[in-house]
Amino acid sequence: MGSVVDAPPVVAGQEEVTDNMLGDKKVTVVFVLGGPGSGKGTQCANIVEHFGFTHLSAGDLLRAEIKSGSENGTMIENMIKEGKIVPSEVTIKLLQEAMIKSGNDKFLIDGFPRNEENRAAFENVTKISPAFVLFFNCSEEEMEKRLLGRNQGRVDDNIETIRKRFKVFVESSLPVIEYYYAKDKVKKIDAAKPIPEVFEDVKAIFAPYAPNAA
Ligand SMILES: Nc1ncnc2c1ncn2[C@@H]1O[C@H](COP(=O)(O)OP(=O)(O)OP(=O)(O)O)[C@@H](O)[C@H]1O
Ligand SMILES: Nc1ccn([C@@H]2O[C@H](COP(=O)(O)O)[C@@H](O)[C@H]2O)c(=O)n1
Repeated sequence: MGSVVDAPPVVAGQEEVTDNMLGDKKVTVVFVLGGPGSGKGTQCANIVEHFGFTHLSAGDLLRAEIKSGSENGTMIENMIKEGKIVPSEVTIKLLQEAMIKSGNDKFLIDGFPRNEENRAAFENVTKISPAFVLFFNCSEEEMEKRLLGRNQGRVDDNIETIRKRFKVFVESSLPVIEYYYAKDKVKKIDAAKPIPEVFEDVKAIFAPYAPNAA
């Protein structure tokens, strides 16, 4: 099997839906991965609206942890400024708490797992494996343009940190996507297209989760 980056995007397909337990509840987890600025958050908002998933962005949870004045705040802030990956136990605890608090049974986990440590620790701690991985594939040139135009005041949306984040994505996150690709769990999306066109492809993948789907 070749590299996931060279493989054609999936437009629609049959998902293997894996049922996993969160407490006494069976849950469905989709990992949403892709380079910084590939459009993960944008498309997750659309999926939430149409398919009733709860969107949990690991980056958003970490940024909220900084704001809350937690004892890990300074460490997290420094890691984000450098584009580095925060230790898994911190991020997994935040994800688990948010999953339980939501009361939902369908989750989009966005920007996680970012490296092999994230992946193995999540599966070991939660015993949850993803139904599939939604992979937003986009060129660095396009992602850089989007991040520099995002204007949300993020400390990591500057050219120096963006380059570091791209390096971390290629060196640490792509191998995680390759891991799931080898298990036939990756749904690859051409994320370079305009937002509505990307969502058409996303919708086809989520069709089995539509409110009226059999
Ligand atoms: N398909 C698209 N075409 C053009 N612009 C897009 C597209 N998708 C998202 N954008 C814009 O690009 C920027 C980054 O998008 P978004 O925040 O969804 O990316 P992300 O993958 O979640 O990024 P990060 O990993 O850094 O959080 C936003 O300003 C968004 O409006
Ligand atoms: N699993 C993760 C996810 C994110 N981070 C840190 O947050 C930064 C921003 O993440 P976004 O998904 O919002 O782009 C990222 O660069 C990391 O520093 C993390 O450590 N672990």
